[in-house]
Amino acid sequence: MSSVDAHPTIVYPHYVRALDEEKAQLPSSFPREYSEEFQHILPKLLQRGFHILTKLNNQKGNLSNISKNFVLSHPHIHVVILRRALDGAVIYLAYVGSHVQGPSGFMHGGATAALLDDCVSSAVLLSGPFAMTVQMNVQYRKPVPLNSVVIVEGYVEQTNGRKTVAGGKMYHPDGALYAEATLLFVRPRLVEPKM
Ligand SMILES: CCCCCCCC/C=C\CCCCCCCC(=O)SCCNC(=O)CCNC(=O)[C@H](O)C(C)(C)COP(=O)(O)OP(=O)(O)OC[C@H]1O[C@@H](n2cnc3c(N)ncnc32)[C@H](O)[C@@H]1OP(=O)(O)O
Repeated sequence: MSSVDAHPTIVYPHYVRALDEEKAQLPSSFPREYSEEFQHILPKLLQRGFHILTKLNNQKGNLSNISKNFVLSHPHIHVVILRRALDGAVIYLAYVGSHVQGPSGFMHGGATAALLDDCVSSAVLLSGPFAMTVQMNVQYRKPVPLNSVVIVEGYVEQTNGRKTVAGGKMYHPDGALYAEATLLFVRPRLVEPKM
């Protein structure tokens, strides 16, 4: 039984199936130099208790809904998703390419927010019932260089009825903080996910 199966309330059965079907691999589309960087970072994340869920680029079959995800299907953002069963924290180990630009040479703040939202949403969705972001506050601490690897971490802070407060951080692999966010999720009265 996978850690996700332990949460029967999850309303994304195709994600759960996907977790069983997909094996931990780096997407073949990763630029070679970043694949090497990822291979260097991954063992440290595994040591912290995270395990790789899946590659999400080039999905097929019942992953097709996930493949429409704006962040995870972006041609210039490559993501490997990891999760820690102990507390449900999720990491997106991501390579940010050249076409995600805001200020010259740096990542667009909206893209930073989208990556944070997506990662934190994954932590929320994989740990409980369907919920949607209704509020997000992002603190931008340092500009994120294009063509670089970032680590995004998402975690649930507390759930109270239909509301969940969650947080996220984006940082350089050396630990320098790029951005952090606090989010509020609400489980809709009627749950009809079509993702
Ligand atoms: C292959 C392996 C797989 C690996 C695993 C990967 C898994 C994951 C993969 C990929 C995941 C990535 C997924 C990406 C997702 C990204 C996240 C988004 O972008 S979400 C889109 C943007 N958000 C919206 O569009 C919401 C729009 N809002 C709404 O539709 C409604 O507000 C809704 C349905 C959420 C709630 O409406 P109501 O009618 O059900 O609920 P009411 O009664 O209004 O509110 C309930 C409580 O929440 C508070 N509330 C509602 N909105 C609030 C707000 N904005 N601020 C503060 N409080 C709010 C209310 O005051 C109320 O509180 P009181 O119960 O009275 O205490």
